[in-house]
Amino acid sequence: MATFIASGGRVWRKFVKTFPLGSNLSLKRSPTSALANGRLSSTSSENVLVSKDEKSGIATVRMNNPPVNSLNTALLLSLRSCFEELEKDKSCRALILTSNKPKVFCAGLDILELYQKSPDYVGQFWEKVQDMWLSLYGSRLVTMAAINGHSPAGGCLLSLACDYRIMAEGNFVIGLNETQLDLVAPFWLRQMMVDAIGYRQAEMALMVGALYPSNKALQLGLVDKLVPIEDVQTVAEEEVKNWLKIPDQARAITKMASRKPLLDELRKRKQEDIQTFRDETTRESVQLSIQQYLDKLKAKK
Ligand SMILES: CC/C=C\C/C=C\C/C=C\C=C\CC(=O)SCCNC(=O)CCNC(=O)[C@H](O)C(C)(C)COP(=O)(O)OP(=O)(O)OC[C@H]1O[C@@H](n2cnc3c(N)ncnc32)[C@H](O)[C@@H]1OP(=O)(O)O
Repeated sequence: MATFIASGGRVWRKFVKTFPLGSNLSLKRSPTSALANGRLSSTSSENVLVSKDEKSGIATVRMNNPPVNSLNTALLLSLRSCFEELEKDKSCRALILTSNKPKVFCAGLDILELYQKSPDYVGQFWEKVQDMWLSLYGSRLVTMAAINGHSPAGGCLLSLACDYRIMAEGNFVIGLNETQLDLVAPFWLRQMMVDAIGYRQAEMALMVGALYPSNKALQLGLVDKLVPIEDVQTVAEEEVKNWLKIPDQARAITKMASRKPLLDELRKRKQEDIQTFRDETTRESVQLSIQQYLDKLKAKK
């Protein structure tokens, strides 16, 4: 269903569309955004909320998968569908990725998707991670991560796939802590880390599964800007507008020129990557580590 809503001088396109596994993509107003002056409607089952300002062509994509936006199958499918819809939309020029729940941007992969599942299940799950990443990292749009909270592991993956990262100041962490779960970050994730912070720092960070507080992440270049949490969205919108002063075509071609080798490499090695993930994740010792990690998370309370 697609409707157009004119409000406050801007035209808002609103549609609710059902994606596989019952996840929804809806274009709607975001409650805190300066771009937002459309009508707000919401249902609790929607795991991705999207608002798009037709005039500027800036879309805000809010992950809405309580309690911590862990990337389960449904959220991965919704994110991918959403990125692909926006990619096809000729009037869309930029995408801001953020969390609908401040304080946690994304807790990474849903650990339960990796625990006590069949090799086929985890293989299919991993393919959804790959496909979501291919659509975000390979996007022609300006992509901005508005990291309004913790961003470990898969959260860091999402952030690294964007063109620019703005993070909330304070006691929030970001990084690739895979080794802490006895997992090994795949080559395309490791490469993004190297590209962001350089070989030596990435090598150390990946080996020890480091999670950095936001000020250290800024120092390393893992994020590009730190702002108070309440300003993350506004500053992201301002930053996007600066990027949009550059002609889209030249910017997008330049982006593709630098990202194509890694995109092509994963496309070529997709099945091998899935096989490795299946084998590694279902290994008994890894399952034990995942179980212990889950217990540790629960015991935190
Ligand atoms: C080819 C490659 C081959 C092999 C290699 C394989 C894999 C490597 C590639 C990629 C791997 C990616 C790995 C991941 O992304 S694994 C996920 C890692 N994530 C984390 O370590 C973060 C864990 N969570 C936290 O630290 C915290 O929850 C927080 C800081 C994000 C938020 O803290 P809060 O205090 O706000 O919330 P909590 O009380 O801790 O959590 C609430 C609730 O949610 C549950 N939960 C948290 N995170 C996850 C998660 N990632 N998955 C599932 N569930 C999660 C937590 O247990 C609580 O549940 P209950 O309320 O107790 O039921």
